[in-house]
Amino acid sequence: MSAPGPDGADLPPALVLRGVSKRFGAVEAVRAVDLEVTPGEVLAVIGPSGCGKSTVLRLVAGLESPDAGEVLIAGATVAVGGGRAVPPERRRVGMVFQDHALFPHLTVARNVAFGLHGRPAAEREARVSEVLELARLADKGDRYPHELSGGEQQRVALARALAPRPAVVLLDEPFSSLDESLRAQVRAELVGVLRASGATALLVTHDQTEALSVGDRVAVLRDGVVEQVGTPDAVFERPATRFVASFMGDADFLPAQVHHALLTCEIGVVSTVPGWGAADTAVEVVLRPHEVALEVAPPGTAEPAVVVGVEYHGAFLLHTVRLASGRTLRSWQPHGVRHPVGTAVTARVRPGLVPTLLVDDRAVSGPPGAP
Ligand SMILES: Nc1ncnc2c1ncn2[C@@H]1O[C@H](COP(=O)(O)OP(=O)(O)OP(=O)(O)O)[C@@H](O)[C@H]1O
Repeated sequence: MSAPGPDGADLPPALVLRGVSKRFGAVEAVRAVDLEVTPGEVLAVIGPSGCGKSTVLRLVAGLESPDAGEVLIAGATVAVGGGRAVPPERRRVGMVFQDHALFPHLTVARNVAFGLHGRPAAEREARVSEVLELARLADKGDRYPHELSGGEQQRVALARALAPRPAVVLLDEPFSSLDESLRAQVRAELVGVLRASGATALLVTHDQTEALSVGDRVAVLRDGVVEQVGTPDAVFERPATRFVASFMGDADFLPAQVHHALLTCEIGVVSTVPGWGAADTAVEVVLRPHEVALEVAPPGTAEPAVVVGVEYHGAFLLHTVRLASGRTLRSWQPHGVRHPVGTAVTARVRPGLVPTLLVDDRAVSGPPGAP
């Protein structure tokens, strides 16, 4: 896939990984990974600890070499499995780490100028001013890193990475060292700078909210394998696998039945499923807490669900209910709606849901075996 360039010419993808694998002894850290990032795009790479996120980033940076496959940056091959590799400093990548990795004895301006050595002094100075302006640090050029807040230090690190106009900026858990109360604000500021620069970025994170809110697309990794790549809506609303469904947000799974194009489960009719024809199939339906409605059960309701837990989250309350089968489901209720533990309720799927259906842990859009 190419993107239209400024003059109408097609630009090559900023980054391509094709069939990339990397093994450390007995551990296959990355297995046959295919990824493509278009110019100006931010791709968030997410997965549980040890799934290979940092290895993907290090393979792009040139800090590791692939055993198989190839890596291309802005159309140029920079690494081929078992073969030649372009060294990191010649790859046109910029890096931002969680600990900033700024030089403590250099001013902000000299930190930013660091990646520009070899360029004429006037050009270097002009570029440093430009990126400091972009990072809203124009008045901080003479300060030392320890004289800045954590968020400002992170923006210096980004400014330094952007200064040489890299083809791709690699961000490795850039917010994980910040405490929770600061993180959202620092993230918004940093992403603002990144967007304003028009840079292409690969963001490694283990935080689902971060991946969904920052990425133009999200790549979900598990055990070194890409389980799904898609827009934030796609990975959240149309997960390709049970793993993606449960990793990218809260999800409960109920056995369900398709019969005459109608999907039913223990809490009743979920939806129609056009395209299933007369198929009669056992599936599992993925239900997220915002998709489940609760009402106090009318007296005499046979086998009502029972509230077994209520968590206060400020704007919303997360209710957990136990169904007659013993399975549990979660439901977000708005602020002010609290069904105390022990309340008999009826659970329903909110109308309009286009459910994700799983067969053997993979999403299906029609009866198994259909073309
Ligand atoms: N240099 C290395 N030597 C041996 N094993 C390694 C090396 N680097 C990574 N691994 C292993 O490869 C796998 C993937 O590691 P990686 O650091 O890429 O995961 P990650 O998803 O970034 O994890 P985390 O979120 O915990 O940082 C892990 O099992 C890890 O132990």
